[in-house]
Amino acid sequence: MGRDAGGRPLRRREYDEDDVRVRPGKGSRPRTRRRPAHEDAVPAAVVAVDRGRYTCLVGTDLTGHPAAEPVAVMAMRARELGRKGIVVGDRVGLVGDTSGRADTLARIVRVEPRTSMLRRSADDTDEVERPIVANADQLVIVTALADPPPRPRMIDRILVAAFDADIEPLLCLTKADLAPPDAIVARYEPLGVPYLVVRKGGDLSELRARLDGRLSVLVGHSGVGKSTLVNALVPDAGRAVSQVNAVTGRGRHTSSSAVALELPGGGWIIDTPGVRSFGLGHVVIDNVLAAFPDLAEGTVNCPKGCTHRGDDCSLDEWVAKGNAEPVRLASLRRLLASREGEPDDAGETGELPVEAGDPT
Ligand SMILES: Nc1nc2c(ncn2[C@@H]2O[C@H](COP(=O)(O)OP(=O)(O)OP(=O)(O)O)[C@@H](O)[C@H]2O)c(=O)[nH]1
Ligand SMILES: [Zn+2]
Repeated sequence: MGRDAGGRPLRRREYDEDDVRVRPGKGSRPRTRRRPAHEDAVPAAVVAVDRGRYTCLVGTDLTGHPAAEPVAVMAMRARELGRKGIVVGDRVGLVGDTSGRADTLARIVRVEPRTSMLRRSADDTDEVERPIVANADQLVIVTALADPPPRPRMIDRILVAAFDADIEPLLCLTKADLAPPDAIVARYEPLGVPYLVVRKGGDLSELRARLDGRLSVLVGHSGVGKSTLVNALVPDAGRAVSQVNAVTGRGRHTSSSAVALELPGGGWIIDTPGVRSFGLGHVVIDNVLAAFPDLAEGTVNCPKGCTHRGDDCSLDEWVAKGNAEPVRLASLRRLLASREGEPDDAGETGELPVEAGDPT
């Protein structure tokens, strides 16, 4: 568990372990003479990715408010980048034609060090991580209060991904006109997860304040009202996305790619239409546990190497004594079981038994 393709254990803040691998070479020439760095490379930020083509904005690093309208430039990766992945949010260096004129193509020759990397795996048993978004400093978990009902186990999962990526979570509860937020707030407020409640056509000033000046990535299941939110936050979101499409020249925007959009008041959001699941096979168990702070503390008396699933796990007693809610332990154990390859097919009712802590 929790090792990368090279067999090294994964750790937080190891954002660049997929860095350019230096080819062994034939030994004919000493590696003292380095390829000159592209000192003339133009700084840009990746705002969309579509089948090997990167839409980059010159004139912004996706923080703050750009002085002038950024220029969208289509780029491909330079061969010298090797296998290094480039994702939305990456800050890059461009060479070649960076005019942004139609039918021009620049080259990405450099990817700047990342401050964070949100990742997931295809499923929980897959340890190969897939980078989703770079450099985000906030992960907005968009959850409807009803229609569809909240899925706390999914929220727990995304909280693990946020912790592992070192990105601050924000629970954004939508459709407040349909159901009260009390149950879900009661579950996450004690954990210190920041949250806010919104509704269609309602006041978004609190959310705007939270997004101001930051690079936030929005995740959420289909139907939770994420598009409604994005359109309210970025009034010309549709136009911005179609501009990206115009640059790619590929007609349509693939729904699987994330897109970075600037907020009128400052700050950027990255919408992730394709992120429907959050495999956590790449996350080391300590980071899974750390995202369950109410339970992590209760593992100190566990036997060495405890899987936290067996009879000898001290978490049962921890919960029985009223230190944490049974639903939380159930959620953790389902997640751990899924990582061991057990099917997670029991579904999720969406019910939130707030007073579930009836310890026996
Ligand atoms: N009652 C109510 N309905 C809402 C609210 N926000 C969004 N909706 C509705 O919920 C439905 C889904 O909203 P979308 O914004 O398309 O949801 P989404 O999360 O983007 O879903 P996908 O487009 O499938 O990814 C639409 O019919 C919206 O009109 C809200 O606050 N209250
Ligand atoms: Zn244990």
